[in-house]
Amino acid sequence: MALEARDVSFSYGGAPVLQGVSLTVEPGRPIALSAPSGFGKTTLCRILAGYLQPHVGTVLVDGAPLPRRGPSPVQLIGQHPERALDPRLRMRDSLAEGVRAGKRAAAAASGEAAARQGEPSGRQGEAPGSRAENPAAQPAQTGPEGATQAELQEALQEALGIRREWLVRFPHELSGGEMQRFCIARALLARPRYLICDEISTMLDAVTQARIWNVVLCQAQEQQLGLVVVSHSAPLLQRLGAQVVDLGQLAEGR
Ligand SMILES: Nc1ncnc2c1ncn2[C@@H]1O[C@H](COP(=O)(O)OP(=O)(O)OP(=O)(O)O)[C@@H](O)[C@H]1O
Repeated sequence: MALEARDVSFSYGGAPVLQGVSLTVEPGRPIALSAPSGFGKTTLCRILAGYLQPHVGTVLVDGAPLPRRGPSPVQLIGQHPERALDPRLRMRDSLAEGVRAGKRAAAAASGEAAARQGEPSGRQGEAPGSRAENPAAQPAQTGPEGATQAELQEALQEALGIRREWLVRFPHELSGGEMQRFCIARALLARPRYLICDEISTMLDAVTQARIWNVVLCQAQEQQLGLVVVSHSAPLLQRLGAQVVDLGQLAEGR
């Protein structure tokens, strides 16, 4: 089980930003990407999450390419929540995207497990409403630690301090820190296997930073997520027990 970048190179059109970068992320072994500004940390995060395609090299999730469709097992939380949220959606609808993705991810996981055991997959022939007709085929409703999507959403809202009145607002009616809490909740509701946190707390005050990192770390541990963190906070990286990977040294030719 690993998220791997193999010999990845990338350029935005000019000089290469990444050259020959290889990296392996394993569940339970957090990695912190370190490099000076402009060395390609965000670019690598976006490649690992499938938002950008490497010009050379591959990204593999548990041995297979990232799925082109459906919920991604790699969720990226970035430093600009306003770019990650659809301005036309109320916040409750943005969260619902995560809830739906998580249900589909759990359904796919249960299908894989059933296939490994030689059982018919609960996903076969699945159509809207089919789960209601066949409650036995409902593993999609729960995650690895057994919480339903509704329970997880409630727990995340509580832990992240998401107020009920925010749910009916649009992104532009929230502060950056408030929006970021929704991005974190949405990513975790999608039941990823790997979580990439790219400077997610830079715009937050110290109390809120501590709060959201408690949530992220607790979920990462409970769900045995592989974690990649970009942060300039030495205390945070120490708390994570993260292996610090120097992107400057990983990249050839720097
Ligand atoms: N969309 C883009 N088009 C062209 N160049 C880009 C684009 N995005 C980033 N770059 C350039 O790619 C390089 C790497 O950017 P990236 O954001 O990955 O660096 P970073 O290490 O995350 O920086 P920082 O620590 O400042 O966030 C920079 O030189 C940047 O100017």
